[in-house]
Amino acid sequence: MNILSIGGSDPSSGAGIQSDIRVFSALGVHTLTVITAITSQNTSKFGMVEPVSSKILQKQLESVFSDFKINGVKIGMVYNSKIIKIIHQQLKKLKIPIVVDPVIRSTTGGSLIENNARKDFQKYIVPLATIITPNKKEAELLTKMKISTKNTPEKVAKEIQNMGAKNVTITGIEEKKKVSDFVLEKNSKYIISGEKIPKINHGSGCIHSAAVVYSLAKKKSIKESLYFAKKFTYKSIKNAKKIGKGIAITDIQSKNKIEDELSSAITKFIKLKGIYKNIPECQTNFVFSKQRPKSTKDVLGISGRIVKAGTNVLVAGDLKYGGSKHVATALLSMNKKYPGICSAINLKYQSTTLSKIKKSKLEVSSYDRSKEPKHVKIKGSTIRWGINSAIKNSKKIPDVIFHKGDFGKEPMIIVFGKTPENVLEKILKIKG
Ligand SMILES: Cc1ncc(COP(=O)(O)OP(=O)(O)O)c(N)n1
Ligand SMILES: Cc1ncsc1CCOP(=O)(O)O
Repeated sequence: MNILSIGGSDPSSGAGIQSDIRVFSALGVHTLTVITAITSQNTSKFGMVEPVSSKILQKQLESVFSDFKINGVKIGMVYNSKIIKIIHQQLKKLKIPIVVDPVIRSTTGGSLIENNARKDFQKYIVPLATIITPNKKEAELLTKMKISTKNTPEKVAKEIQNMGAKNVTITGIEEKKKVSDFVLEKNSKYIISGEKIPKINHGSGCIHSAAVVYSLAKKKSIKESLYFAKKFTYKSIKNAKKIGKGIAITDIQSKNKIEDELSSAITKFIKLKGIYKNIPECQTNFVFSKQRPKSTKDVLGISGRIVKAGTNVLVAGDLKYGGSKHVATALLSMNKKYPGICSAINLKYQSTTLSKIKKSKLEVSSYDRSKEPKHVKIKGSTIRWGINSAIKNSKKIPDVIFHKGDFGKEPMIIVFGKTPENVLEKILKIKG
């Protein structure tokens, strides 16, 4: 799927074209870009704007339209009347979703559209919108109406709809603890409410409109797309990072972040020198869970195992949610008590590894399988019981839990960590 983003360049990558590339890439979509203006801005201040010439704007549009099947378009910063008219001309006959994000001022105070271009924006850009996504301030500037008990969000949204936008959402209407988006579709109106995050950030408007166009391009309804975008934006604000000296930049979690991190750690693990010595008879699994996992289905592991072949170590199987039973069950018990712990691996129990663990500064605990109560064995919840006993035996969060086996049961070491990388760091201290 290809989505076209038309907008300004933001060197901080918090907003504009660069932010859209981050969003669409995280969602697994190819981004096409047409740059309307280059801005100098960062997380503290907005500098200058240099709009592109009509010629290069035209050429960029021709380049993308002549080559690609485009599934959706997002229009952000358009800056001046010349740019507005060219975009209108090129897009007016399109039959794909177009999301207009009417950016007027940046959070840091910069002007994203010339004052004398606002009329043309209304005339040429607003009617292109399948949906337009102003925040409260942008809606007020666009309509010259202040939202109040008299000028309700519905009245203001209707005014924008009368300018030609098919659907309108006015985002960020603050109440006490909530922040609501008012939505006016062709034949319906509703409110999408969410929790307020007391955090000023750079780029949330851009992320919201990008998430809307992604979802519409996937043929979801307006309502579904707005709910998806609200959740996606909320997460990105919650994860916002103070990367520069000023306000935080919204952070997008890749759809495949869990897969990427676990797969990269497994690749590093099997290349560790002499690691074959740490693979037990029952072989190894390496797992990484979603936040707050409820069952092994929320835990990514190898459907198969990491196996020893002579002195080589190979991955036999694919990564799958629910792919691990034993290690995932151990992780679930650990995560229930310590929700930050989301990754684990099982290693061979041997005295050399145990003495390395004891010498390292890692926190280690154990359980005795022979002390397992009969009713636990019957219920088949040995691992849960064992991990919980080891947790109880330890004052701190255990990095490592081991047991010395039982009749017919291989002894085992399990290393826990926040992430697969964190588990790897611990393995480096004890391997061999
Ligand atoms: C180049 C560019 N485009 C858009 C914006 C506005 O982005 P927004 O998400 O509304 O975020 P803030 O600027 O308010 O943080 C921009 N700043 N630059
Ligand atoms: C730790 C352990 N105990 C029995 S088999 C095994 C290895 C991994 O099992 P799974 O693939 O179910 O996590």
